[in-house]
Amino acid sequence: MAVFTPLSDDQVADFLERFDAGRLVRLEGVSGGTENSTFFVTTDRHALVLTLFEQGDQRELPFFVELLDHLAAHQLPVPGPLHDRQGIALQRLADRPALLFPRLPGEHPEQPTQAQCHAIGQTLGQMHALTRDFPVNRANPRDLSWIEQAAKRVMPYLDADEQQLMHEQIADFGRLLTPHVLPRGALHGDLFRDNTLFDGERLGGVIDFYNGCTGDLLFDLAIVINDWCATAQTALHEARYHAILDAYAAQRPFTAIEREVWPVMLRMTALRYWLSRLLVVHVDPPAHTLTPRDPGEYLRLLRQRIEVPVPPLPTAAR
Ligand SMILES: Nc1ncnc2c1ncn2[C@@H]1O[C@H](COP(=O)(O)OP(=O)(O)O)[C@@H](O)[C@H]1O
Ligand SMILES: N[C@@H](CCOP(=O)(O)O)C(=O)O
Repeated sequence: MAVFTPLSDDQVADFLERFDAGRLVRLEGVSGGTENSTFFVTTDRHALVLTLFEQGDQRELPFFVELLDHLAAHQLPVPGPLHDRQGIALQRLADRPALLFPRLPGEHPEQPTQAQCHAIGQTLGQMHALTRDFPVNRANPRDLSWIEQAAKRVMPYLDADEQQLMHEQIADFGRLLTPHVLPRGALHGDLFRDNTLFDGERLGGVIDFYNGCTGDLLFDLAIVINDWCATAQTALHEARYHAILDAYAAQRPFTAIEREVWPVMLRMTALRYWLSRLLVVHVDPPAHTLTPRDPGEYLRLLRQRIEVPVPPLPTAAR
């Protein structure tokens, strides 16, 4: 379940009065999601999603609102938040920050098709091309300094081989990535398949921007490749890999430095999820009962990335 704060029909009907969005017809708690309380809200005019923010720094919410407003204004498939009759998006409900969104169509893809991979590569490329000069900033909460700090917290739970692997990799990231300045902009920060909705082959939308931040564009792309292009045995699914990268490169061509550091970035983002999942399992278990995601999946993926070279980033659209 992902309703940590239940809401009554009356509460939501009153809340809707703030907007020009119609009258409440149906309220349902959404079972997906892990961090916030999510509800499907049907009115006599719209299908909407209501999110109550249960964790995180509330001062960061305006960044997400402005980023979503910016992307929606440029017709990217994202849920631009509804603004109330005074023009304000960020609300309070049940003593929590709240946002109301359009409900986008579709399902999360489990085995993405070539067309779905093309669509996500194209959309991420468009988003990155659009946000190179996005004026609002939020530091990447999962950057190398976070990795270094988080690694210290999980070391006691690792065996000797895993400890050595983590130390060596982090030293490599510092040595191979830190000297370079990569193209930066606004990132989604967690663009897994389950943060997208597809209506058949059509991308209904990208959701859950709450890891959104300012950082290296390549970091965002590497997260996508690691999640979207792994077979059940964590080998690289090459057809999906090329579909995503070709579509992305057509929107934002890669620099020479990005091409050079690409294998390192794939390893760094694999280690980032190995770490964040280890933290959830061993250090900071969440208050709720949802099953944590398996850190071992990203340990296996990291080992795969170390052992098997990936094809280079495309130089030009094929
Ligand atoms: N705008 C939206 N349109 C359609 N479904 C949505 C939308 N936003 C969220 N959802 C649904 O709610 C679920 C939980 O939302 P999400 O933002 O991922 O929650 P959490 O932040 O708790 O992980 C998603 O997996 C999706 O099924
Ligand atoms: N998609 C992630 C969960 C979100 O990452 P976090 O760093 O915010 O915990 C996963 O699959 O682990």
